[in-house]
Amino acid sequence: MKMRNPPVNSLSLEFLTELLISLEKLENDKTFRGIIITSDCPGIFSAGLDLLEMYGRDPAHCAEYWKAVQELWLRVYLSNLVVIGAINGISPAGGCLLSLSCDYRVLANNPKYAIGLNETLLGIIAPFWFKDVLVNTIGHRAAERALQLGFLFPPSDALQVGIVDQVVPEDQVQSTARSVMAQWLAIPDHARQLTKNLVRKPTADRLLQQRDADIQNFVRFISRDSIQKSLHVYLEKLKQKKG
Ligand SMILES: CC/C=C\CC(=O)SCCNC(=O)CCNC(=O)[C@H](O)C(C)(C)COP(=O)(O)OP(=O)(O)OC[C@H]1O[C@@H](n2cnc3c(N)ncnc32)[C@H](O)[C@@H]1OP(=O)(O)O
Repeated sequence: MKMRNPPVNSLSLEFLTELLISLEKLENDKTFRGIIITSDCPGIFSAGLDLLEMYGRDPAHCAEYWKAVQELWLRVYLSNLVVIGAINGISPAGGCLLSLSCDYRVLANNPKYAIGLNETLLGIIAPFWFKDVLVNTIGHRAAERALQLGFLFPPSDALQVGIVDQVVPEDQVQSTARSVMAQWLAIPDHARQLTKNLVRKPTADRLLQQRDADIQNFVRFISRDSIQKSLHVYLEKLKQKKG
């Protein structure tokens, strides 16, 4: 599955909806056993959640948006398919969450392709389920530092901390992802799927048990004047960077 939402594969509501529909089709088609998620935008896996879906929007829109974000995470995280991330670009925040929700992550070895939950750098907070997935992946202490400092790990550091499973030369990302897929597909589906569920269900359940409250929290948080100001400043910084 090649994500294509130029220029930066931001996860807009429309794009999230497209991804959800595509994933559901693959999930329900019994001829598919696995997917490799990668990007069609050069140098960018995904710029994460679309800031314009959260900035200057009314509460109803923010609620609809957050519901779609939850939906995508649950769909990928609990997928019965083998999901491999072939990460061929930078993946901050929501892009990192998408990567972390895969069963295995292969990152292209390019110092620009940093990965991490950088929410604090935007003046916002990663929700508890983003945090849970990071803690599950790199451990409590490393997650504590990474989250507070908004670390975006370049490939060598990403491998060392365990936020990705493998770093390979850029031209080998897709072939490596395919080899890894073959290895995972050698396991009987039912055994692998039940095991995946066993490991991941408690984390997913924490959100499933309070989805509406999580949406309300998000809407309350994102609607605050101070948070809207932080988003404004960050968006301006992105614009200024262009000169
Ligand atoms: C509560 C939890 C909430 C949030 C979790 C999140 O996911 S928040 C989003 C976090 N994402 C980021 O911090 C990434 C921000 N973007 C960048 O750092 C750079 O854009 C990136 C991805 C490194 C690409 O750099 P490049 O120089 O190639 O492109 P440029 O910065 O000029 O961006 C092109 C246009 O895209 C807009 N844009 C970038 N990221 C986002 C985004 N996440 N949402 C919406 N729009 C985004 C950027 O403003 C540019 O717009 P333009 O109108 O052309 O000026």
